[in-house]
Parts: sequence; C-alpha cells; structure tokens
Amino acid sequence: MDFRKLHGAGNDFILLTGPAGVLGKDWSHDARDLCARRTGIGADGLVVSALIGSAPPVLGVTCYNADGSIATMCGNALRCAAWCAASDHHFRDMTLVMAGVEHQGLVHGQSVEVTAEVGAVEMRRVQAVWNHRPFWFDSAHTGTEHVVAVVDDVDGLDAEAFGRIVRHHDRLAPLGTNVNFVQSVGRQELKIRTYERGVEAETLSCGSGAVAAVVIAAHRGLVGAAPVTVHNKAGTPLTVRPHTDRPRAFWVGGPVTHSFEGVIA
Ligand SMILES: N[C@@H](CCC[C@H](N)C(=O)O)C(=O)O
Repeated sequence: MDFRKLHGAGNDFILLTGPAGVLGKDWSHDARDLCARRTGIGADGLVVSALIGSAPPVLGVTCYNADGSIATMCGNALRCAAWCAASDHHFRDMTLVMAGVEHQGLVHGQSVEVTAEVGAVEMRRVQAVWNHRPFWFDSAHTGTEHVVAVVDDVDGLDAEAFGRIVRHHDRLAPLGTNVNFVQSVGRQELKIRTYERGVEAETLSCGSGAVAAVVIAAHRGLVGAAPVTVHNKAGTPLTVRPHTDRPRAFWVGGPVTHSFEGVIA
C-alpha cells in the first residue's frame, strides 16, 4: 500500500488515503508497527482518510496515535489530510469528519487551517507538584482532553517528565489527558510545549493543544479575541483565531510539509 509521510508544524504522520472502505478497518496494530521510530516508518500517528462526498467535498479521517489508540480530534492530522486532498483533488475548501465531528478545512498552498470546537472549560481542574512547586492545570476540551498550565519559563521545564505525571493524574483517570505548558510572550503570542497522550512523549506541536492554550489564556486575560501566534518546539508557529460564524469554534492553521512517500511492503 502507498503511504505519504507529512508533518504539520513538526507533528508527524503517516498518511494512507484510499476508498471509503479503508475507514472501516481497524488500523490500530498497523499504527503501532508503522509509527515505531526504530522499526517502522516512524511517526506520532497514522492517519487514514477517504473521500466520502465530493460536491461539496467531504473527507472521512481517522487518526490513530502511535500507541494504536484513536484520537477523537487531531488538528495537525486534519491539516495533513486536507493538504493531501488538495494535492490529489485540487480541493481548497472542504469538510473533514473525524470521530463523527465535522471540521472545516482551508488550503492555501502549504498553509492549511482547520476548525476545532471548544467544549467544557474548567479552571483549576488539577494541581501537580514539580520541583517542590505546585502548579494549577486548567482544562479545555477541544475535541479531545487537554489541560494547560500557565508558567513563567516554558523552556526551563522538563515538559516530558512533568507532562507524563499529569497525564496519569488520578483525578483525570481513566481517560487521562494531553498536557500543555504555556507562557505568555507578547500581546497575542504564546509559547507552548505539549506532552501528548497516545504518543506518550512531548511532540513538536499540537493543533488541538494550541487551541486549548488560547482558550485558557483568554480566560486568564493573557490574550484577546484576535489571532494568536502559538510558538512551539518545532519553531514553526500555529495561528489560532476565532471562527466568525461559530462562537465555540476556532481556526488553527500553519504549514504542512510533505516529507516523502513510499510503499508499505
Ligand atoms: N497532535 C494532535 C492531538 C492528538 C490527540 C491526542 N494525542 C489524543 O489522543 O488526545 C493535534 O494536533 O491536535
């Protein structure tokens, strides 16, 4: 089977595109094998997509994390899937359905934006201690579980080690969570580091995490209702802006890069 390897601002995926039937198969074992960094192709996730409607274009997209679990929302996976649909079918404006939720996608060359819906927000959801200091984590559901701690120095933290502790916090079981550390670095600018559930590591960027960070930063008065630049570990920022027609939705956009393609034997 042919595959493509893409990354959305450093969050990397193996993309399989096929007939609608590919969406009916359980790819979780394949995801584990193919995403393994040493013995597979290597990726944060496996994304399977198929065209399920063409006028207007609708794409069904399933995202498996590297551990084989399903991600109910993955902004960067949606952005990569939209890029592939633009490359294959010249669609620029499309609907993408992930885990039963409809997202909009807009492709302008290498730059791709998708929508994320914001659900429950809870300030001061859990507290965790790092280096003898307590940190509060607020939660924002952006299609998947995210918690966000606002910190003074995001680069000074061991985001992977601290993130792993919070991801397994008793009060967030059994689902667990993705964990974001955020620093305010300007009027409409944030710096972020994300520990991703399902990858079980820090990733270079996270679309739904960037949206969660902006929602929490807005609740805390750190950013206003205008586009926010979210600087990530990849060094290729994502931009998060409010949707003009849907009050609970945000656009998250940035570059998508096609790294290589090949055939799975
Ligand atoms: N990287 C993603 C988020 C992926 C979802 C997460 N691993 C989960 O299972 O909750 C993004 O770009 O949004």
